Amino acid sequence: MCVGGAVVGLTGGIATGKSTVSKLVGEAGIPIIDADVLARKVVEPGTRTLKRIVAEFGEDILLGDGQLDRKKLGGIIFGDEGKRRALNGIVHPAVRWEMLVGVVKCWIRGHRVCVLDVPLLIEGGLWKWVGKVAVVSCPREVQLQRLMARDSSTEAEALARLNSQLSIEEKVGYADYVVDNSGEMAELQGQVSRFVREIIPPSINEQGLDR
Ligand SMILES: CC(C)(COP(=O)(O)OP(=O)(O)OC[C@H]1O[C@@H](n2cnc3c(N)ncnc32)[C@H](O)[C@@H]1O)[C@@H](O)C(=O)NCCC(=O)NCCS
Ligand SMILES: Nc1ncnc2c1ncn2[C@@H]1O[C@H](COP(=O)(O)OP(=O)(O)OP(=O)(O)O)[C@@H](O)[C@H]1O
Repeated sequence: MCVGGAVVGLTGGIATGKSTVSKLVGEAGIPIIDADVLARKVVEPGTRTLKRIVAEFGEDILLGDGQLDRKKLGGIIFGDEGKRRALNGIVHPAVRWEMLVGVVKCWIRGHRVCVLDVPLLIEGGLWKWVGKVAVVSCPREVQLQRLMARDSSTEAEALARLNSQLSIEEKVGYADYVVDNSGEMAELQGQVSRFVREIIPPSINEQGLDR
């Protein structure tokens, strides 16, 4: 999947603001491939991935309508590394395949830059396959507060998720760009505008985003 600097991997800790950043990047005309969206698609009823999850975690992991009970599965895997690894081993190959398909589609449509929004870009090793790595960062306390507010979760639930990932400091160590999301939304907009200018190759910048 490595195609020079034109595939940018966007990551960060949970609730640091990756989706918020990728929405703004998308509004600037850059295609976004969102691993969280793909991770939902590959477990839809009838998929091979969902069948493998049921084989691993039991029929009880399904809701009455056959959908994955995401809340229950989250309760099982965040806080149990062995179970989380087992789930990752089932879901991640399917997500990686979908991301590759997404990149090829972008290229076929004539785009020469795209952003992969992948929460576990570093943990899963995908950072080696993208041209550049961008990390959205904010202090841990801000991250925790945003996570609890967004998901209406308790501090214990939020900490279990947060501790399932590498720290932001470690992720920043892999970054070609850091998007600082410690401040207000208005400040983030400025950060994202700079980021977009940096990731658009000069030859494309002169002609507009599409070839
Ligand atoms: C456990 C599941 C069902 C919980 O679903 P839920 O709707 O509550 O959360 P959602 O999928 O929206 O994820 C929210 C955030 O949790 C974090 N997260 C999700 N899965 C993992 C994981 N395996 N390890 C660490 N963090 C994770 C990410 O930061 C993600 O952005 C779901 O997260 C899942 O299927 N995870 C395994 C797939 C995965 O790794 N997805 C992340 C991108 S590939
Ligand atoms: N600068 C900001 N100021 C205030 N709230 C913010 C800011 N940036 C993001 N948020 C809020 O913080 C929460 C987390 O942001 P977001 O969902 O974009 O994070 P994420 O990194 O994509 O999370 P996940 O890893 O779960 O996908 C959201 O409710 C979002 O609206």
